[in-house]
Amino acid sequence: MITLRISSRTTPQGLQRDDLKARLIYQSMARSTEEKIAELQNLYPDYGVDGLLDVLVSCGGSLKRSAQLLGDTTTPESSSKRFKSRQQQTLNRFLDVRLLPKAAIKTNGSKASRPIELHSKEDVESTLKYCTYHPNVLPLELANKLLEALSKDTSFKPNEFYLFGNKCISNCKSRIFLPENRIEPFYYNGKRVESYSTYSDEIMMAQILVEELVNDVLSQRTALPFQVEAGKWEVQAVLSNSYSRDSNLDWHSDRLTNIGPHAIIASLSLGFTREFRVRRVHPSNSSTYSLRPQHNSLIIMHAGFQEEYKHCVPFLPKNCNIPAEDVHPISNDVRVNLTFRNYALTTKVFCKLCGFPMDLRRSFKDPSKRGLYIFQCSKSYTEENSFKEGRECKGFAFACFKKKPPFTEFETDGSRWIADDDLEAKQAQRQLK
Ligand SMILES: O=C(O)CCC(=O)C(=O)O
Ligand SMILES: [Fe+2]
Repeated sequence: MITLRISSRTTPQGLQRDDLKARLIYQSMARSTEEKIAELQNLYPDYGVDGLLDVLVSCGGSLKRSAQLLGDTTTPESSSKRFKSRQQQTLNRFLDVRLLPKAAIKTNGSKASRPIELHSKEDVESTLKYCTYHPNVLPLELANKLLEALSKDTSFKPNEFYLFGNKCISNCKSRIFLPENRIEPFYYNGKRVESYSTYSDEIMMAQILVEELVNDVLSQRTALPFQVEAGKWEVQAVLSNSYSRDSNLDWHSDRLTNIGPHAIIASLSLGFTREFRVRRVHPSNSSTYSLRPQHNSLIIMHAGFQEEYKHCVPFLPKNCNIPAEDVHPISNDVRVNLTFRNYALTTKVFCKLCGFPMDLRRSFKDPSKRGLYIFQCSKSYTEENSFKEGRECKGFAFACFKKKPPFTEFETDGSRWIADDDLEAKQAQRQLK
C-alpha cells in the first residue's frame, strides 16, 4: 500500500496554454543519424555538424530532402544561392535561427567527438549548470506501478507535426495527461488537444512528490530573473513518452511559448535505461554530455536549461544486444518518461498582422543580440497553412515580460537574459553601448 500526504491537496487547476514542443524526430531511420550526418558532411564540407543536424532533423531525417534544401550539389538549378535566399530564411524562422551562416559554422574539419559521460549526481551537477539529478525519487512501489500502467497504455501514439508542408511522425509514442478538473482547453503543437488522458491516482501522487522535491531544490539555488519562485512551482500537465528499442527523440529545446522564459521542467525516467544527451546551443561545436537516468530518477531541467542547452534521447546503437541484466523486470526494453510541466506564460500573444498565435523564442545566434526574447508568428507552420510559399507571416515583436500583454515594439524595452558565463555575448553587447 502506498500512503502519501495528499488528502488536503487538490489537483492544480489547469490553465489555458498550449505547448509547442516540436519533436523533431526522424521518420525513417534505416540508417543511423551519425551515418546520415557523415554523408551530408561529405557533400557539404563547409557546414558544421550542428547545422547539418538541424537541417536533417527539419527534413524528418530524410537525406534526400536535406540535400534538396541545402542545394543539391549535383543539379545546377538547385544552387546554394536558392537555398540562401529563400530556404535559409525559412529555416531560420523554424529552427530558432539555429542554422548559422556558413562562415559561422565551419568546423575546421573536426568530426563530432564522443559524448562525455556523466555518471553520478555530482558529475551532472558540477558539469551542467542548469541541471540536477535525483535518483530514487518516488517510493519504489509507486514508480513500479506507474511504469506498469504506462508501458501497457495503448493510448500512446506517435506525434504528428508539420514542417515545410510535410507531415512528420515521431518514432516514440506520446500521451498527454491532464488533471481531471481542468476546464480550460489545452494546446499542444499549436492545436487544441482533444485527445488526452486524465491523471491516474499514481500520476497525481507522483506529481505531488515531484512538486515538493522541485520546490525544495529551488529554495537552495539562485533564481534566474524570469523563473517562478521556490514554493510556487506547480505542474499543470504531464507529457509522457514511451521509447521502444528502436525509438529516439531528437535534439531539441522545449519551446518556450507556454512554459515561458526560464522554465523548469522535471523529467522522470521509468523502466529501461536510455541515454539522455545534453549540449549547449552555442557555440555549435560544444561538447555533448551523456547521462543515463535510472528507473525512478528525476532530471530537473532548471531555469536556463531550455535557453542554453539542447537535449535528446539518441537511438540505441545499431544491432545492439541488450545484456540480460539491463532488461527491466517490468517494461523489458521500454523506457517511459514523464515530464512534469509548469505552464508559466498564461497570456497568449497574437500576431498583429494575421491574428495567429505567436511563438516565444530566445535569440542566440548573434552574440550582440543574444538573450533577447522574441515573439514570432506561428502561422507558417500550422497544419492549415502547412508552409505554403507566400503564405508565411512575418509578424514579430520583442517580448517584455513585465508588460501585459508581454510584448513591445522596441528592442530596448525587450526582455533579455544572458548566461553568466557567456563572455562572448557580454563583450559584444558592451561594445554596442
Ligand atoms: O525522454 C526524455 O528524457 C526527454 C523528453 C523530452 O525531452 C520531451 O518530452 O521534451
Ligand atoms: Fe524536451
